Amino acid sequence: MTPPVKAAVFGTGSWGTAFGMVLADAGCDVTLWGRRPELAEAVNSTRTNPDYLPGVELPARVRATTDPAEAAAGADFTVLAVPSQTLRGNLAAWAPLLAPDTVLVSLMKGVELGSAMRMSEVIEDVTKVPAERIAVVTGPNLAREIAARQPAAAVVACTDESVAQRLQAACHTPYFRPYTNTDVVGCELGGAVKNVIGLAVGIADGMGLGDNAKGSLITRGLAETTRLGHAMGADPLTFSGLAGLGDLVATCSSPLSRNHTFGTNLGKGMTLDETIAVTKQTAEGVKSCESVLDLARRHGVDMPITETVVGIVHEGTPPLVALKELMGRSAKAERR
Ligand SMILES: NC(=O)C1=CN([C@@H]2O[C@H](COP(=O)(O)OP(=O)(O)OC[C@H]3O[C@@H](n4cnc5c(N)ncnc54)[C@H](O)[C@@H]3O)[C@@H](O)[C@H]2O)C=CC1
Ligand SMILES: O=C(CO)COP(=O)(O)O
Repeated sequence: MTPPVKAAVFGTGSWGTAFGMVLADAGCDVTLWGRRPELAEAVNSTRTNPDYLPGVELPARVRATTDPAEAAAGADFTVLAVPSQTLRGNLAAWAPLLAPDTVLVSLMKGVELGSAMRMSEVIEDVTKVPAERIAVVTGPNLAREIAARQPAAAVVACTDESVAQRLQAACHTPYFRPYTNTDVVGCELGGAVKNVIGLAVGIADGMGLGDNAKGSLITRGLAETTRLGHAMGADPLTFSGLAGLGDLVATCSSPLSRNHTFGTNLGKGMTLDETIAVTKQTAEGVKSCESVLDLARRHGVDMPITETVVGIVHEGTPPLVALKELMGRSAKAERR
């Protein structure tokens, strides 16, 4: 009998824990790594993660540790689920502990500030593991819904399709349906930019704008994401798939989305500091809007919605002023 696939999940927040459940339900033995001993202890003794997924019973195959070496040992898949801006520092400490042929899997939807690197690029840069052993899981996967075992589809992307297929098998359950894709650039960009568009839609909702505004922001947001992706060598069709449109629709419609909620609070008139104070979890778009705009400028791509979000979040532009500027841009043909 072949032994169960072993997975380490670094990050015991909402998505790390929920994806750990998916892996366990698919038959993997899962070790979660977390910083805080009391949380690891709670996972092991109560089979719950009271801080991030209260009330959800974790499968018996999920356990937790604060020892990164223990988590990493012998892992077929090493899953990374910490906030994007903390990845480089954390991974530098974990890199020497990684199992020799492990596949590194990013669950993160951000772009690094300063370097403008996607998370798979940061992983390659820090660990020197080749791109063919680095995969990404993305798509419309709100952690709370997955933890309730509500149905969702997802994308597992890797430049080596056979690696994507192995990961697909390791996380396929009756409620979680992963599709493979080899367009890692497109899949990662879709996940990171949808957070920025989610902020924009949240701001619009908070301002009391209607569903026409929402539909317009989602569609034009997807257009600017696709423009950036095309300039960076992604397949434009990726953006009409789960990593693009799928995730955008889920994020922009759901009160469970932290980015959407963050934007809504800003749109209602809360200051950035007030909004940060009431946000308990990672809203990647808040920082990544700046690195996405950085990427856009490096590639000479116009991203007006992203620019508007940066203006509101980081430059103190009042939402009403930003709206007027966005609507007042010069007239264009839709596809240019
Ligand atoms: N929650 C969701 O529905 C989904 C989240 N994601 C992505 O997954 C990534 C992780 O997000 P969540 O788990 O939702 O965030 P979270 O805020 O629920 O949890 C973050 C985890 O990282 C830990 N952490 C925070 N700062 C750290 C540091 N400096 N070093 C080490 N650990 C640190 C926290 O203690 C916590 O365990 C993000 O990139 C997010 O965009 C992707 C899909 C769905
Ligand atoms: O990525 C997500 C859903 O796919 C989660 O979105 P938030 O990070 O905005 O909560």
